[in-house]
Amino acid sequence: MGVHSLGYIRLRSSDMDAWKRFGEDFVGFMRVDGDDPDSLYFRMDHYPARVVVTPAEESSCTIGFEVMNRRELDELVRAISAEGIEVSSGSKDECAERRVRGFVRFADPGGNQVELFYGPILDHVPVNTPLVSEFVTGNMGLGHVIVTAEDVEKTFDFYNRILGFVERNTSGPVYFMGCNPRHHSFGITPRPGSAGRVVHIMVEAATLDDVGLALDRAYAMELPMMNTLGKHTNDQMVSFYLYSPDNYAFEFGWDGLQVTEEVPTYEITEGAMWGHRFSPPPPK
Ligand SMILES: Cc1ccc(O)c(O)c1CC[C@@H]1C(=O)CC[C@]2(C)C(=O)CC[C@@H]12
Ligand SMILES: [Fe+2]
Repeated sequence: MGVHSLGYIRLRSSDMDAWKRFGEDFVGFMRVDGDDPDSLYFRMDHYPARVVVTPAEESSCTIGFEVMNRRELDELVRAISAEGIEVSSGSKDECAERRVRGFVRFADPGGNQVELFYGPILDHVPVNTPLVSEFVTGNMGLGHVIVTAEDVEKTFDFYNRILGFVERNTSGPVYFMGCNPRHHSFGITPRPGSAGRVVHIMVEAATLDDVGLALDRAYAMELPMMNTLGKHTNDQMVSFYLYSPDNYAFEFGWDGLQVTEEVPTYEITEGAMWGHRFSPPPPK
């Protein structure tokens, strides 16, 4: 029992035009229609939209984890509720808008908004992503997210003991956690004194050329670079990071390690074997 994968992310942003350009013209998502005419719905594969962006004054993110089925969702709801966390079910209309059979929502111990869903209503129209040969998703979900928490240990314990995430590695206070062969689908980094927020989203493409072409698009579109091309020490991914339209990190990668046999957790002392040189955000 436990979370199967990172199924979707629901972003709220005050800059919809920037996200339309970023999602379609840089990342290469397939934009599709959705129930809310004001939101952006981005497909990556045979799943319904895995990234949905909705207009809002404040930027925020809700993380949607997929679970296997209704029974496992019910078991997780019991376990989460027993931790004293309030869990509520999505309405029929909300399920329809997400194109899932059912979901629940709660705030994790770090204050991050989380949804657990089951039964995605698949879209059999072949996904069309002409800028990217293929996104690596499948049974590994859309990619990974790193969130903040004031009490990282308490939040880690919740994801590990209750939601079933495996500790794959640490980097100082940062935990990198997995729930399927993707090395990490989730990470927690400390941020004292603030409610949880997403600091980093990663999507993975199928070829090195996809990364190179995305890099070319980033330069051609004059998108702000956060970390130059580099290779991670933990999941061996070759990737670069941009500042998203809401200024958190958006990582575009290739060749992430797939964990086929669990190994003991370990501490990394460098984030990159090479590259990933940081640049501060451009002046507003
Ligand atoms: C060190 C590392 C290994 C694998 C990854 O996929 C990966 O994104 C990273 C960098 C993670 C890094 C972090 O741990 C704290 C929050 C950071 C600095 C960001 O906001 C971007 C990269 C994030
Ligand atoms: Fe990452």
